[in-house]
Amino acid sequence: MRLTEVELRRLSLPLVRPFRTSFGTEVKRDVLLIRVVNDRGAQGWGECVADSAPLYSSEHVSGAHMLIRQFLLPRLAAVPELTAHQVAPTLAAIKGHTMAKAAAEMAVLDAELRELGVSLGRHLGAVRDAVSVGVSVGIADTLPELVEEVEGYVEAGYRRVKLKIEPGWDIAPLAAVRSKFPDMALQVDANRAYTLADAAHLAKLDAFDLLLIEQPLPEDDLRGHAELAQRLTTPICLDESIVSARSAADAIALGACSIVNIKPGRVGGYLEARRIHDVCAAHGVPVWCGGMLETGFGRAANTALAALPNFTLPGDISGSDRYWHRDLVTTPALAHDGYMTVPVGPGLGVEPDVPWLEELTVSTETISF
Ligand SMILES: O=C(O)CCC(=O)N[C@@H](C(=O)O)c1ccccc1
Repeated sequence: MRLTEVELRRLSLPLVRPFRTSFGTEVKRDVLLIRVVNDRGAQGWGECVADSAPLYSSEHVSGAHMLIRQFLLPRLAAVPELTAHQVAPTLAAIKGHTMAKAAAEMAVLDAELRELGVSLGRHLGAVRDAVSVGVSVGIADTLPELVEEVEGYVEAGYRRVKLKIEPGWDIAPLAAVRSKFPDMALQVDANRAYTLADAAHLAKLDAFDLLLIEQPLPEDDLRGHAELAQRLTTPICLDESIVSARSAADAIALGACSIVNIKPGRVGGYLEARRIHDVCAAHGVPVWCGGMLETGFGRAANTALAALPNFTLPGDISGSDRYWHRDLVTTPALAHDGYMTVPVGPGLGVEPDVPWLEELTVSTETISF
């Protein structure tokens, strides 16, 4: 395809409740959507998962917005017959900015697949019609509030809960939740809040029969994670450390992880996400789909990705209602009994809720080529 028009739209979405992690608290999402139109009139949607501040990674949404406009779009528009598989090679000269690149690739891939009449799940190699999903629970102000929030999700049918932890909020919340739900699938996410000096303390988490402990140490400390893996029985899962298929192979070879959280935005897109899935499968390392508080566009695409065979652990693809009063798509993804149905329509398989999109829009710009 040849790109003829690209719209960059910024929206402000209030969260149904504040979401606190070890690196900050979000009360609303500053969302960047990219919509591409090709020379045959087909359009595709991409969602940039970068936060409003560079706290999860070095990217932030305004930086991604500028980078897409100034550096990515001119390169993509110059390709006369662009395919989604050519996006990453075309943008390879631009260093980093995986979330910006992922949004651009997602929009081109959506347009391509809508034209072909092929769903994203089928294109990626989905083997399931529905995927097991869990819910991510932020750091709460008090233990009773945490337990009450978890109870709500268990009643809603979720069968896997992920608790955010940090130094000073780890053992007690786990004890409170585990005593209330002795048999529930439970895991924790530290978002890099600990160091190897905390190994003896982190070993206490082994008492809670967790599925995994996610990213306890800084993203560049593979050696530390490998050392920690020798001292814990709980499997180590990496998130922020895994930025490509090559980094996944390195982490596995070094013994830094035995499970991988795959987030398409973090790794540059759904095609690299599939490569990571394949590398992990080749090493017998299970994967699951992480979340970045996506809207219905990203949640639909993540559900398709999570239908690949080596996604054997529940992903952070909770229903849209976990985060949004009303979603940006007309068919918001809702979990039923802990499962999410894989979209079957062409491309992402979801359509924009245009009136609501317009109401939440802060700014929009259209670039023609
Ligand atoms: O369900 C979701 O979409 C969020 C899952 C989740 O906890 N994401 C965390 C993470 O570190 O994995 C996150 C939160 C905020 C911003 C970035 C990432």
